[in-house]
Amino acid sequence: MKITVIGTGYVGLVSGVCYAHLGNEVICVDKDVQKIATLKAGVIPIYEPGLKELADACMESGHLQYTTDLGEAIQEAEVVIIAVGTPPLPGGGADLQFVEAVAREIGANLNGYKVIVVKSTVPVGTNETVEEIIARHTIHAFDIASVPEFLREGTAVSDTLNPDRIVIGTKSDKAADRLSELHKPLTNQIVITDIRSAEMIKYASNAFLATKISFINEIANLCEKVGADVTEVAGGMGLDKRIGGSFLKAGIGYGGSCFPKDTKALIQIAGNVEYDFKLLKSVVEVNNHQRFGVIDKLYRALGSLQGKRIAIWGLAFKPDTDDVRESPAIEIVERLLELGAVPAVTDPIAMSNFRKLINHPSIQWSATALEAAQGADAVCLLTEWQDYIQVDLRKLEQVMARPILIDGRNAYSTKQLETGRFAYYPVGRPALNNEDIAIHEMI
Ligand SMILES: NC(=O)C1=CN([C@@H]2O[C@H](COP(=O)(O)OP(=O)(O)OC[C@H]3O[C@@H](n4cnc5c(N)ncnc54)[C@H](O)[C@@H]3O)[C@@H](O)[C@H]2O)C=CC1
Ligand SMILES: O=C(O)[C@H]1O[C@H](OP(=O)(O)OP(=O)(O)OC[C@H]2O[C@@H](n3ccc(=O)[nH]c3=O)[C@H](O)[C@@H]2O)[C@H](O)[C@@H](O)[C@@H]1O
Repeated sequence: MKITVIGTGYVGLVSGVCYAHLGNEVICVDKDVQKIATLKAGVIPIYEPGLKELADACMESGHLQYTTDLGEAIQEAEVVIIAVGTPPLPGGGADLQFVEAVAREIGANLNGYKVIVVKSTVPVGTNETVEEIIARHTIHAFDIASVPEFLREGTAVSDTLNPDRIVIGTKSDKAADRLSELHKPLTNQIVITDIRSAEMIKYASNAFLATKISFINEIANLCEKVGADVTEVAGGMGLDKRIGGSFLKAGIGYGGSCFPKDTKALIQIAGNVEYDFKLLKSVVEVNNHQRFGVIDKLYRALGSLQGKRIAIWGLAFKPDTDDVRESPAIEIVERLLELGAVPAVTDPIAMSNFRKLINHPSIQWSATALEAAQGADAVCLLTEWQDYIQVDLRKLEQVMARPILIDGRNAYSTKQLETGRFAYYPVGRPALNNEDIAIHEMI
C-alpha cells in the first residue's frame, strides 16, 4: 500500500518505519527541513532502541522515503496518516493548530479517493472537524478514520509491531477494509468502531493507566506510614487477573509527553460538556504531589538542604528514552535549587535535552553516576537506568560524603543494601538505617 505519514515525531517516524518494514511504500513528511535532512542522512533524531536498524533496512530496500514536499507526498498516497503533535494549551486542552493546518493541506492537494487517518491523540469530535476542513478544500471523495496510537517511548518499535489491539474508528466500510488489510500482519485484534468511540478509547486508556499509577502511589504513601511494603502489595494485587500487574510500580509519579497532557485534556473535554471528572482531577493532583516525596525524604535525612550537594541520577521521564518532557525530575531539581542545594546532575542520554536548566550556574553536570555522587550528601535516583541499578554500591558509599540514598523508583532490593551503611529511603517500602533528623529535631 502507498502510505504518506505527516509528522516525523515519535509516532510518525516509528509508525512510518514499521509500515515500510511490512512492505508498504512509505513517504514520511515533515515541515522541519533540518529534521528531514537529518533523516535523509540516515540519522534518527530520537533515541529509540531498534529504530535505526529498521529505518536503514527500509531505506535500502526502497520502501521508505523522507520529504518536506507535503503536496506531492499526499498525491502519491492511498492512505494519508496525520501524526503531528497536539501539545497542551495553557488551559490544559489540546492545541489542534497543527492537525487543522495539515487538514487544509490535504484538502488542497487531494487528487483522488484516499483514506485519511488521524493517528495524533485528539479530543472527541476532532476527526469530524478534520473531515469538514478537508471537504471545504477539495472536490474529491475521501474517507476519514481515527486510528489512535498506543506505542510507548523506549519500546516503540516492538509495541508497534506487536500491538495488543488496533482501533479503527470510521463510518466507511471501504476505509475499515483498507485499514484492516494494512494492519492484519500485526494482529488479529482489530476493533472497528465509530469515530468518537475510537477517539475516546485513546484518552480513556491513557487516563486509566495514569489512574493505576496514582492509585499505587497513594497506596505506597500509606504503606510508608503503616510499615507495609508496596512492592509486596502490588505483587499480591497484580496476580488477580481482574487487576493485572502492570502499571503498579510506585515511584515519583508519571511524566512524559502523553500522560500529563492527555489526563488534563480529558478533564477539559469533560468540562466542555459540563461534566466534572472528579476521579481524574485527583489522579493529576496526586501525581503532581508525588515527586516531592523525594524532597521530604531529603529533609528527613539531612535537615536544611542549603549548600548540600545532592546527586541526581536520571532526568528522562523513564529509562531508554532521552525525552524529558514533563519529567518529574525537572521540578525536583528546580525545588532543590530554590532550597539552596547544589544538584549534581547526570543522565546517560537526556542531559542535552534539559534545556530549561542547562545554563543554570548552580547545577553541576556530571558524566557518570559516580562522578555526580562524589562528595555528595545524598543520591536521588529518579530514572531507573540499568547503569544506576547495577552501580557498585560499595564504591558509591566510598565516594559519597554521607551514605544517603533516596530511591525514587524502588530500584534496589533491601538485601542489596543490608551489608552497607546506607540510609536508604525507597517509595512505600521500609527505610533502612534512617535516623531522621527532622523527627529528632521535633522531639
Ligand atoms: N510520543 C509518544 O510516545 C506518543 C504520542 N502520541 C500522540 O501522537 C501525536 C504526535 O506525537 P509526537 O510524535 O510525540 O509529536 P512531536 O511533537 O514529537 O512531532 C510532531 C512532528 O510533526 C511535525 N509537523 C507539525 N506540523 C506539520 C505540518 N504541517 N506538516 C508536516 N509536519 C508537521 C513537526 O515538525 C514534528 O516533527 C500526538 O498527538 C501525541 O499525543 C500517541 C502515542 C504515543
Ligand atoms: O499516548 C502516549 O503517548 C503513550 O503514553 C504512554 O507511554 P509513555 O508515556 O511512552 O511511557 P509509559 O511506559 O507509559 O510511562 C509513562 C510514565 O509513567 C511512569 N510509570 C509507568 C508505569 C508504572 O508502573 N509506574 C510509573 O510510574 C513512567 O516512569 C513514566 O514516567 C502509554 O503507555 C502508551 O500506551 C501511550 O501510547
